[in-house]
Amino acid sequence: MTPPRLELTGIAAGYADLPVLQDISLTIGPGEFVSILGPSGAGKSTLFRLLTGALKPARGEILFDGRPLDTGSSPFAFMPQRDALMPWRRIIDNTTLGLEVQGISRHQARKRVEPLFDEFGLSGFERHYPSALSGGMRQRAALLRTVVQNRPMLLLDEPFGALDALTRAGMHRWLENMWMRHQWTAMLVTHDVREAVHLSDRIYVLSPRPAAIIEVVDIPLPRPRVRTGVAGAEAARIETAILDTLLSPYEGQSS
Ligand SMILES: Nc1ncnc2c1ncn2[C@@H]1O[C@H](COP(=O)(O)OP(=O)(O)OP(=O)(O)O)[C@@H](O)[C@H]1O
Repeated sequence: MTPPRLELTGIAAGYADLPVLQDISLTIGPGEFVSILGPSGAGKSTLFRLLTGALKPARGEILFDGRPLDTGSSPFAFMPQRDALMPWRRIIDNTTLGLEVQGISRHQARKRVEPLFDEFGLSGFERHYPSALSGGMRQRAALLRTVVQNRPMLLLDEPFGALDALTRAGMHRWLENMWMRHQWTAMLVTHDVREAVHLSDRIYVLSPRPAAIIEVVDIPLPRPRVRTGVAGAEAARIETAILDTLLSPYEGQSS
């Protein structure tokens, strides 16, 4: 049997005397889009720090393709919360950055990214600087820089958190489309319930810190996901149920 791409079992982690994650267990299969949904400060970014090797777990096991995760030769391409585009580099040279870090020459790296500009809605902007791009375009450039590294799995840390609601909704449709076409294995952390329901095959819902998984929600809705008809009504029902779960620890507290 093929093992999951990523499997976390009984993970606990924190900083000094601050416990952040407790008993986190989850799996992500090849080609799955899985979200970790939790309140601000629950420890979503901390989870990514464990995967990228920036932090060691106090307890538990992380397996990748059935073997202990080797953070030295990371299987992950990571997209951070902010696009982290370098303002002094043209868009094309921002998108080659991950490849250049891997030791590929800028010339070769450009050859690899150039054919992808059209698909990422960035055609004609290759030689512009990041300041000339809209928020959505900047995020697409950051995602291009991430996926072109051709690593086995994508880690997306609230990639659309800074965008306005309309741009964000457009990015959800675009990203789902791209994921369906490329069949990436992806893990998203977010506190946006609608985003998680739109994009995910499965959602792990975190409690407030010290975070544990309080619910696992499979999203069996057809793709591409829509906001209309029976499927749209079912998406709205799932969103409301998840929101109730997320808010339950705060019930009885005055706002
Ligand atoms: N390097 C660090 N040293 C000490 N404490 C930290 C460090 N990084 C994060 N924390 C604390 O750990 C907790 C979890 O932080 P983390 O960034 O993982 O949460 P998050 O769920 O990603 O939050 P947000 O949704 O606001 O980005 C917070 O209380 C934070 O202050």
